[in-house]
Amino acid sequence: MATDEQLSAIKNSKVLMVGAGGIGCELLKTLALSGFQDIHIIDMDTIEVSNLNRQFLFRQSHVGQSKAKVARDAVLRLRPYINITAYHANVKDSQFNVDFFKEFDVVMNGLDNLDARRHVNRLCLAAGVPLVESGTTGFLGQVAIHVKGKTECYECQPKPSPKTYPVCTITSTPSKFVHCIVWAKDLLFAKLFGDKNQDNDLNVRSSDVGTSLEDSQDVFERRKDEDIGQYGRRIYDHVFGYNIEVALSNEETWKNRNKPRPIYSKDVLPENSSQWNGNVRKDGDVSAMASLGLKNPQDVWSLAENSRVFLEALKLFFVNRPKDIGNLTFDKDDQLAVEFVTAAANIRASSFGITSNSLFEAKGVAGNIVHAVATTNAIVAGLIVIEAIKVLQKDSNNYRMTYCLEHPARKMLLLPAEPFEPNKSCYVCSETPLSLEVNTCRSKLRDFVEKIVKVKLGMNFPLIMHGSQILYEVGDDLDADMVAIYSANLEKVLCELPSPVTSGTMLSIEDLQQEFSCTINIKHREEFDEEKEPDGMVLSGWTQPSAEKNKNEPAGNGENTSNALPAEETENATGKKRKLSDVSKATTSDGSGLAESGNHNQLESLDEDDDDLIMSDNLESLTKKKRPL
Ligand SMILES: Nc1ncnc2c1ncn2[C@@H]1O[C@H](COP(=O)(O)OP(=O)(O)OP(=O)(O)O)[C@@H](O)[C@H]1O
Ligand SMILES: [Zn+2]
Repeated sequence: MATDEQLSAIKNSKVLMVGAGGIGCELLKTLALSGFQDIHIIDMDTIEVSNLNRQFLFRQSHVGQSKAKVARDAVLRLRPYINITAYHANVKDSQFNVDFFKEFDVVMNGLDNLDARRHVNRLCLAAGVPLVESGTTGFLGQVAIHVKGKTECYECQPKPSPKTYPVCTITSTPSKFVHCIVWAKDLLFAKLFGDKNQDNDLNVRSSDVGTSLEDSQDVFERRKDEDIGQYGRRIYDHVFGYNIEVALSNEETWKNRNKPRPIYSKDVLPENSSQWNGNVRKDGDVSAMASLGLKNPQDVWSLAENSRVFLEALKLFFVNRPKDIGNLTFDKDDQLAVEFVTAAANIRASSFGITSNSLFEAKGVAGNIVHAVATTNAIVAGLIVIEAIKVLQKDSNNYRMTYCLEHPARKMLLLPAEPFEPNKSCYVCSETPLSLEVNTCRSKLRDFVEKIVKVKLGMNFPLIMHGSQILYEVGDDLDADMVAIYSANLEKVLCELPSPVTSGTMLSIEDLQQEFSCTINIKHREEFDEEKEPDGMVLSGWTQPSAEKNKNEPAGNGENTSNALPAEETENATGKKRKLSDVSKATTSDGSGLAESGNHNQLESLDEDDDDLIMSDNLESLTKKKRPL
């Protein structure tokens, strides 16, 4: 039971929740039932059929409608007299600036991606509003509290990168089903149906050995007047037959490995066997399974069935979805894409002697699906509200971050821990400079903006300054002359900018929307290892392991979970030190561990938007109380 004091704090508060998905639906209901009366929700998404099993505010009839608005309407039916304001929008939109955030007493995240979480973290820091952050993965969950100056911010601990695989494992020497899935979705699917201008490692290796470059460039294009059936078989024979033969010709590779078997369509399917009746599933999706009469997604298909699905799915894309071709990226909710990727991965698996899987299993691997557990979401939503109430009462001594465990630890399924103090070397909430090694005579400002400022630093509206000179700026209110100057600067190498950036230059970078700034110390370096340092520049300081540490990492085979964190120590709010590496060893973003810091170009196996839940195996250090906040 809430005390009168709590009730009055709750009643008079104005709160913002970001995300109206699995956690968000639970959270909105719990907030309303706990007495909150002024709730704002931001969610950019619309409702999908796959949300209905756990996002209980939504019904079949709501599919396609705004999550934020439908959630609001559903909860208003429970509590008609409260105020709920819904925004069907991206939290990164400029309307949600620092002034907007300042209106709230507390912000609560129920998001599913790092990018949006980092953005909200920065806005909360800039606005001085406490943030309650959350995440779940299956039975695991976590709620953390971030209060400027009092606790660590969301970015005080580097987050695990998605699991990556060396390119050569994916393109040449797969040994697990997941390698075949990554090949099928990130290379073959992307090559056939994605943006033609994107880099793609498919065929890089086969064109190295023997094929003329021209052949390898043209092979994936459908030729003029080429019958779709012939085209499908040509692609099939090229990737599962010819490419494997080319790979086999490099005998070194197979000295200590089982050789793959080339597979040609004529050996698996009699000529002219492909059928197409253009069947559409009940939900309206075009489907190769429906077309071929394959009903159960849990069946493991034979090689012939996989081959039929492969050819049929490819055909259906060209016949029924021609406009999508050239624009697609793999989406686990796209039935035809999942069918194509399952079939392609299974055929490749057969070739390499790897066990095939059902569409259901393959979809799980391809979409990094850790089946959501509604109960975990409900528990986490409850914990968010408990922390939010402490924030409203300024009860900082009792702030807790809480881990929801799969197995009891010391007979507890919920493990509360005192929040850690801000990390003094966090470039987001402290003013620690970063440093960047870069070839200042070769790298362009554009490379720096795209690879470092946007991707590594997560900025949306950057302003880059060298001393008092602005080198680059993004904004809606820039005049045409400035836009032209900045566009020209983007194409210049760093040392030829109007204010040259050379070794020893200190750049200051600011995001005007996030009201966040940091400084970067530039160090010129002549050469970079293309495989290990594909960006051609290395940012260090907080976000990456030092080069020294990297040297000692085991050579990557894609499987190790060596963690990519600096061996720094951080102190929690109780004064207890914990090693980042300890805390992060048990990190689960999807249950698959951390990125390999390895020695190869790497392909991501996970989508950008994976949950990044941090769990700790160092329970002692997290829970021991030494010094109160
Ligand atoms: N930048 C953003 N702005 C606003 N809402 C966001 C943003 N990023 C993510 N979200 C929302 O956060 C919610 C996260 O919910 P959840 O993790 O349950 O994912 P989901 O998309 O509903 O389900 P699933 O990914 O399992 O299909 C989603 O509704 C998503 O739209
Ligand atoms: Zn921080």
